[in-house]
Amino acid sequence: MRVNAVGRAGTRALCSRLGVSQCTAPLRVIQRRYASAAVLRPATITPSADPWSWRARRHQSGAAAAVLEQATEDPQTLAQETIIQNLDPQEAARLSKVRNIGIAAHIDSGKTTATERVLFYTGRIKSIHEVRGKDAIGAKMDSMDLEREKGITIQSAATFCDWLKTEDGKEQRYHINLIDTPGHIDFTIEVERALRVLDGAVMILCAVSGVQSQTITVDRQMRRYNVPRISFINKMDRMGANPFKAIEQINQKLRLPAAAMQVPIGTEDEFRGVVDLIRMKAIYNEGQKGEIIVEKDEIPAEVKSLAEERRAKLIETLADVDEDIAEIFLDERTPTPEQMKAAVRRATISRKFSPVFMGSALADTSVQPMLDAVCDFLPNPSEVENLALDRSRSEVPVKLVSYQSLPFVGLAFKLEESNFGQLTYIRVYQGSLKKGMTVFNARTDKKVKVPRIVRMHSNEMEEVPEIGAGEICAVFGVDCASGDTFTDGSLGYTMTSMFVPEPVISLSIKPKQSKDGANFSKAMNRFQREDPTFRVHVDPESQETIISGMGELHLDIYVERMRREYKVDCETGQPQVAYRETLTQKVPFDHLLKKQTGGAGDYARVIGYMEPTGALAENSFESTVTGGNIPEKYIYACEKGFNEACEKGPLLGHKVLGSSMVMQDGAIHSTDSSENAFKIATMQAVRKTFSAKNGQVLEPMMKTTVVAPSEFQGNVVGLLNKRNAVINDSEVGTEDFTVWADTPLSNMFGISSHIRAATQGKGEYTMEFSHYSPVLPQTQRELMAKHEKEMAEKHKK
Ligand SMILES: Nc1nc2c(ncn2[C@@H]2O[C@H](COP(=O)(O)OP(=O)(O)OP(=O)(O)O)[C@@H](O)[C@H]2O)c(=O)[nH]1
Repeated sequence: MRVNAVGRAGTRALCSRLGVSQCTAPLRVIQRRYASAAVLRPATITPSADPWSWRARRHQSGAAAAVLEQATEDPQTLAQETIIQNLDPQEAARLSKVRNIGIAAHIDSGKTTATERVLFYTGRIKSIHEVRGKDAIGAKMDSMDLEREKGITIQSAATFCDWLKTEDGKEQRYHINLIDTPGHIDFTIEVERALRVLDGAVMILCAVSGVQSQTITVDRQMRRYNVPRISFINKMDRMGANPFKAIEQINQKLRLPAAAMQVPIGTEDEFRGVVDLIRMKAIYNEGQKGEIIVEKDEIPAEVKSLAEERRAKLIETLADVDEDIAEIFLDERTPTPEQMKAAVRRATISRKFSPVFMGSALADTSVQPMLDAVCDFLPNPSEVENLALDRSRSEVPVKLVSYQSLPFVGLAFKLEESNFGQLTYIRVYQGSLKKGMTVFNARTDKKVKVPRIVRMHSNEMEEVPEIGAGEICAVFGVDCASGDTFTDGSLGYTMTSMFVPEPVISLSIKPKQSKDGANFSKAMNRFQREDPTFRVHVDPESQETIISGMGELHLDIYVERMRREYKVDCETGQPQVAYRETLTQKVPFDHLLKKQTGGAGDYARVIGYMEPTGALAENSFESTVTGGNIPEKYIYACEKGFNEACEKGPLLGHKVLGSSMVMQDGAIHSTDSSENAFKIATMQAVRKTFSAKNGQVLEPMMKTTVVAPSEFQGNVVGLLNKRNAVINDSEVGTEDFTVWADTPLSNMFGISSHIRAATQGKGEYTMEFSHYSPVLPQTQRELMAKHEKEMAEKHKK
């Protein structure tokens, strides 16, 4: 029996077969209780597809599961486990009140606006300033001028605050480290690195738009780093707000069990509070900025039945994901508020469920209950499993424990250049970091003294002498790269870094005035160090500086920052697509390099074959040469030649993907053979093998989503068709329509202004790398002819 195919009717049938008296229980609950494994397997939740699947898989899943299993059996981990179980009560109490959280969502859902309220209600800022507000000051977390002008977040910003929460009549102080992340896909690395080090997240959704394209990306990122989340449906004051549709979409589109923890009191501009479904109390905001929370036992008559219905739905959803509630449910009892709260916490931390809260950040309504939920339902640092690899014991995985007296282990997850030098953001996983302490970089094995430790509050900082286990801080004067692990030197631990997507777009750039050369290089170095998705290289043939990144906006922002922050005006070339090259079939080669120019000559013969690896992944080189026909040192030279040739492919000079070379035989000359000769011979063999017949140019396909008012549907679809888009799906809502398409990146340059023009500025689009796809034969011929012409011109010069 397929669980997913069976609905309520199936539940009823199953109940009668099992002899369960009343069929109110969800199917999975009954199955879990009565199942014989073969027939009644609970439904599994499949994560959404990942566009960088091969990379992500290597980074995660199977490997992670194996690592976890190994770690569980490791003696050192077992010792650490004992520490967790016998955690010093004081230390346990400290940790139980720490939350490291991120706010992530689709563009413009209100992350920064909500964070501004969080900072205000926790007393971190004295007044509220809006994103694109009339006072022209801008929100605290958007500290960069460009962010304030454009009204978008470009860099994630960290802050911290203390939230006083009333528990059993007593005030409890929670310390929250919070990172506000950008919504635009071009700055996705900021979300990636924040989620790598955070223990929990608030996923914000717009009450009108629900799950949007970037929500799906953020969902994938949260799954990649196993981050538990609560959901917050913002913009409840907007016309057409429908939180229950958004909840349905979390369940359906993200395949994440979710249920409302609140129902709204009043709709759209009448929205004035929420009913807490666990305690069945009405919560209102009063005061000029909603700073006073008023709780009432009386639930307004017009929402009473909705509240009861949604409470029942919450219990039913919890019964699906939590054993204790399932038992209570089957016994036809009603769980107590305490039992419900405990179940929501368990299910959220184990990532089986996301509790959904709602409010309006802009209208200062119902943000505080979301803060309470962060403390109630997201894990503290000791409840999150973090692993390191012990290099001193063949990379055995060990669990890290957020325990102050253990040796220090931290991960540098973000670098930023400041007026006082390089600022490195560190998540302390174990032990503590003290000012003046010497730490070891696991990658470089160098030790470095930590002269200053600060806690960041957007662009301001507060100096501290020490930072405890499980917290986030920034340090000055520590030279390192993003993703480096630091220890106190007594442990050989290293941690896995975050996932860095490959850039898809590049353009040539140079300063307009040659006197700006020094500042130009300085800026390039800085941006590259700070942002692993921004790459810079000099083309060896044209000597042009080429910058690559995640999209047009990404590169535009850096060109603009160069002008503002370094006073360098730049000239840029046309954006270029980062094509890839691959082989279509197995091709044998037998190539001889023989040059006699007087004196020592060059001689190398290489024999073997090249073939596609089957996946558009990394290239591979293998040697099966026997009998010393090519000596070992020349084989290394061949491998080097192969790798170099793959860096600059034979067809267009773009990287080669998914190709393997097997060297089977060869020949040497007693005096004329050299490492260089074998390297060059191999490079020539690659070039020969990649003839137009055997080589295939690949182009990046972009997953594109356009949302616009329904009256512009024809315009948008026409525009996409003109750009050779493959339309995968579309949905017409009450006011807006959404279209999902795969589009070749080469046809999408300048699309933002065209979409604006086609929708009177009301349409919005997102574009994200999806996969590589072969270009049409005619396009390949044109691209190769253009490349040949450019090469010929360069050589003439
Ligand atoms: N009506 C309404 N508008 C809101 C609400 N919250 C935010 N906004 C508006 O939505 C726009 C985007 O808000 P931001 O806070 O910048 O959104 P964001 O998610 O941080 O944006 P990015 O980081 O650039 O993706 C601004 O114009 C806000 O004033 C809300 O609760 N109701």
